[in-house]
Amino acid sequence: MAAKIIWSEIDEAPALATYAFLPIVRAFTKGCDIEVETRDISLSGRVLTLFPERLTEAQRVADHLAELGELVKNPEANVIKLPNISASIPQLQACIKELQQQGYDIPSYPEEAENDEDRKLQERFSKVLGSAVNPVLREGNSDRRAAASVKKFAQKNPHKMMQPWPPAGESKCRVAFMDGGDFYESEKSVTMDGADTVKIQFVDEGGHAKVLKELKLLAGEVFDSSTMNVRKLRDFYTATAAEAKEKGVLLSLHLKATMMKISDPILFGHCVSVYFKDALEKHAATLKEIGASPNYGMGDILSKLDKLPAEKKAEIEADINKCYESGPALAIVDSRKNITNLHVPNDVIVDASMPNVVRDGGKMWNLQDQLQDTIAMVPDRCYATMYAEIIDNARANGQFDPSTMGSVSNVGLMAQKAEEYGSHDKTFEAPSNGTFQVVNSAGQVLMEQKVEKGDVYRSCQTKDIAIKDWVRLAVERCRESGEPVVFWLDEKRGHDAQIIAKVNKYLPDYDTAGLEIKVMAPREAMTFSLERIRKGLNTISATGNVLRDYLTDLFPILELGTSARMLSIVPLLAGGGLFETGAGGSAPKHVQQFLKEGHTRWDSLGEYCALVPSLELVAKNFNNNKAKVLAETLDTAIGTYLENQKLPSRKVNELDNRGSTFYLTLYWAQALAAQSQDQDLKARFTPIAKEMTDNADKIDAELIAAQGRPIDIGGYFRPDRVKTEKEMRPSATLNAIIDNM
Ligand SMILES: NC(=O)C1=CN([C@@H]2O[C@H](COP(=O)(O)OP(=O)(O)OC[C@H]3O[C@@H](n4cnc5c(N)ncnc54)[C@H](OP(=O)(O)O)[C@@H]3O)[C@@H](O)[C@H]2O)C=CC1
Ligand SMILES: O=C(O)CCC(=O)C(=O)O
Ligand SMILES: [Mg+2]
Repeated sequence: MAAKIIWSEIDEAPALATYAFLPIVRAFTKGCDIEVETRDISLSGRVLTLFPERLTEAQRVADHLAELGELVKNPEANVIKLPNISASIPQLQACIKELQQQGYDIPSYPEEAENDEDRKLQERFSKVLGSAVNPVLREGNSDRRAAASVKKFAQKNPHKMMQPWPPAGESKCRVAFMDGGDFYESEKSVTMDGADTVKIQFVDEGGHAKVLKELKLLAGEVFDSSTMNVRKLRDFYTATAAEAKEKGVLLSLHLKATMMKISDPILFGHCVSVYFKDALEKHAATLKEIGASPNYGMGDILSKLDKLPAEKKAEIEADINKCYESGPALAIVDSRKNITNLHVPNDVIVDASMPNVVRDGGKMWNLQDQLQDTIAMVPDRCYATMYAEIIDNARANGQFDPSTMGSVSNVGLMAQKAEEYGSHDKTFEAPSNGTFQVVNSAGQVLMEQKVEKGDVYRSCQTKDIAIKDWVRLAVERCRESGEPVVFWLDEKRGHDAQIIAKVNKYLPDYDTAGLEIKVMAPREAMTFSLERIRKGLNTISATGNVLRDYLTDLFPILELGTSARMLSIVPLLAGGGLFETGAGGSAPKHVQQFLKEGHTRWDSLGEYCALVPSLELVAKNFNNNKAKVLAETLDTAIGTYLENQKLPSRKVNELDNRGSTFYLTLYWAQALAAQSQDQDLKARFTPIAKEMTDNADKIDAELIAAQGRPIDIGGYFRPDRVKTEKEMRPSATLNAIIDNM
């Protein structure tokens, strides 16, 4: 039986890169009993699956995400998962607009639900909002690290993006966080003795209870409840803004509005409404009329002003501008377009933005296009303190050195929508003052949270089987690497205290003799890891789902220049494998550059690296020796690719993604020709390697010649396949070799 590898079709830069690399993967695996199939999980594809009844037969798209969601629960799953857009509302609207222009009869997103029909539509769209793909596919925990060859390469060829930190103690950068009223302080957590159905209800001050959610919990499952007091949150924003103004530094806000799609847009909106308080309060009635909400960012408010008569618009704009003058300078995303940190909720995503603050010497960009010290607001203490620690460490000891620094790899607890990243359907904004309660089937109140109107309530679930597997994986990595493993858990946090008990319960199930295994609160774990990093020593972090996300961008960006170079393996609980490519996102800026000047700076190393364990899984599960040889030679090719420095350049008319992929292909063919484990493959690839080697200069030149002009691919969210393929495969010489294989 042929093995099947599923390659996910996604968005933006990695989607472009797929056009160049996938035909090569298909050609190389031909005749090896491996089928490579694609499934469309792009944002546009997911939007189209929502409205089959409004589309023609030819326009309809099958629900590939649902299909893959089932597949990952089966042992034969072998999925290569590239990063996709986790859409904010402005991104979703832009995607819908494009689809409408392309002739798809998709309804617009109703921002304000005025009737039941709107509410139904909103609910339908909510399936594709925010991080809607990863939680469905991640039926396993995560093992993210740099492959040994990649780390070695990074130390030998340190990336040049690190900016020095000012002399010890001189930087005014700091991480600001709340000192009370946050999720950290309020969190309560229970472990279920047995399976039960619980409900989350809200009881108002008059004693009226309303059930918001009913859930079936499993025995051993950890269930949490916590709240964010928005009055204290707003006080925190106000005080921190005043501090930034007084110190003359930038103010920045770091949240994860994509993955925390319900809570973080609200937290973001409060910041917008605090910063622009004078203008937004003065014009509250008008803004409400035109449907402008701070939760979508200042960009949305400004664009909605177009609905107003010119005079009114100008008046509100002038009042908004006064807020910039009286407030602290904001961190800027794009100075040419005056796009600040508060423009759209998904522009500054904490996992990618905070590492850049460390990398850039405690600074972010200001309106004058210069780097300037920033006060970085990460409101909730569950995760802020570890960022505070790395900032404090760099302020005191200077920048990290990628040529000598040790690594921090990660074993992340993420299976089955673990923790906060699965909490969207259990997150609520308090309708009035009152109490949220978690009540079991016997009517007993397990946990309760007193709240004020507008506070954000959140419950999280973590399944026992996921925790047990995570402990196993951490022990396994510890043994295989010989490096110490630190469980980043804080006994003072409700949830973490339950997890610590589980770690202590499950560790004795495994052979831990001679292994260094520690449990430390995030701040202390950071101190411990940084001390080792500066000595060139490696450490494994075993963390929950959020820290997994944060740390697997933070350390790779410092160590390797980008988290795209990470190996990201998800051994699925059912036995299959999900191989994520890199740990970063889909880099929208890269598409813009491609459209403007025909250069794609996306680095596909993550894709190359992910294909190795995917082929290894085929080899193991199907006893397929050819797959084993393909994996080994690809691994060798990646080594050569790094040694010869064939990574894409950031500048036009230099090697880009397409050229990089060509060189990887060349080295892979050469390695297949050079091996003698499989004579068929040797015979097949010897002439191919020769042809590619002989024509390498010509191919390289053809790929460079394709750059340096604007590109039209007929769409951003759903580009035209024929046009994109033509642009991403511009070398006739290379295409002839690949297509004849
Ligand atoms: N697994 C997933 O599905 C993930 C999806 N996302 C989604 O991706 C989008 C963008 O998120 P954002 O937080 O900006 O993160 P990105 O990781 O896309 O971007 C941060 C920066 O990292 C650099 N970078 C990332 N990947 C690569 C690569 N392969 N090659 C070269 N450089 C790279 C780029 O730097 P430079 O511009 O300097 O070249 C980029 O601007 C969002 O829609 C987000 O939801 C985000 C994280 C993971
Ligand atoms: O699903 C997402 O939106 C992002 C995922 C992510 O950032 C990660 O897993 O590192
Ligand atoms: Mg991430």
